[in-house]
Amino acid sequence: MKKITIAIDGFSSCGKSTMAKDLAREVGYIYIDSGAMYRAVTLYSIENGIFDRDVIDTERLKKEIKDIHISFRLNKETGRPDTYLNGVNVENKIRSMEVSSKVSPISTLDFVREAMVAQQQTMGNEKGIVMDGRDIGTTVFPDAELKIFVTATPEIRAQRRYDELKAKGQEASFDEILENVKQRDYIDQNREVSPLRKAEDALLLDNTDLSIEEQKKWLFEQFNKVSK
Ligand SMILES: Nc1ncnc2c1ncn2[C@@H]1O[C@H](COP(=O)(O)OP(=O)(O)O)[C@@H](O)[C@H]1O
Ligand SMILES: Nc1ccn([C@@H]2O[C@H](COP(=O)(O)OP(=O)(O)O)[C@@H](O)[C@H]2O)c(=O)n1
Repeated sequence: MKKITIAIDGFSSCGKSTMAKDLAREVGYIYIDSGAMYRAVTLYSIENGIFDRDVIDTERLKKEIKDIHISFRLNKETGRPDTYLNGVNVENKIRSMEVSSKVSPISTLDFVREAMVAQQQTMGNEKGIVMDGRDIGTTVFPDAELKIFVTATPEIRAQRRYDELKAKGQEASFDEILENVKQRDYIDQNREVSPLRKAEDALLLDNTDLSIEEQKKWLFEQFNKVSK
């Protein structure tokens, strides 16, 4: 079977990484969570005083972006990749509400996107990769053989994220999560560089009424059609 490139884009918290990880594991592909990379840049900015409340010191971040090294290593316990920022495991920290509230403004910056896209393209240069994000089918891998664009209602997405945080024992407010989901969708769709949009040749999946199992089955069917 030939190796292909799979791009999964869409709105926040709709299940992109869940289905991307499952597919990658079953077919033996690399999985890359591109959102985790933007989250890691955001965490670096918070921890290194690049934010003054909500204002970003873009000149400093521009100088320091070359010192921000992001990598993924398999966590043997979960069987999934954890995100590392300059050698430190930040998988839990990057999922906090503080990072969620600051990541979309960081992701509008052209020099941040350039640096991330270059790394993502290097990761995918041998194909056999599933990457999820916002601009994978449009900018990172415009020639991907399989492109999926996922959506679901904001309320369902907020509920899924709320349940996830609660299950991890983290404090969470449904209203705050819903507001964050809507705000990020707005910023992601309206930024100048690589805004979130469906690539013309992407398949649309609205998973509002689909279970994890059902969407997994659907994705496998699409994979099998294309990778033959
Ligand atoms: N179809 C689904 N039905 C219910 N919950 C789902 C579904 N798909 C994903 N989830 C759950 O929703 C949460 C967000 O999914 P995730 O894959 O992290 O979304 P994304 O990568 O799009 O932000 C996770 O807790 C996941 O287990
Ligand atoms: N390819 C990507 C991936 C994420 N992002 C940004 O990073 C944020 C976090 O992405 P994510 O995939 O972790 O978001 P969730 O939907 O998982 O909450 C998004 O809201 C975007 O602002 C991006 O701009 N481009």
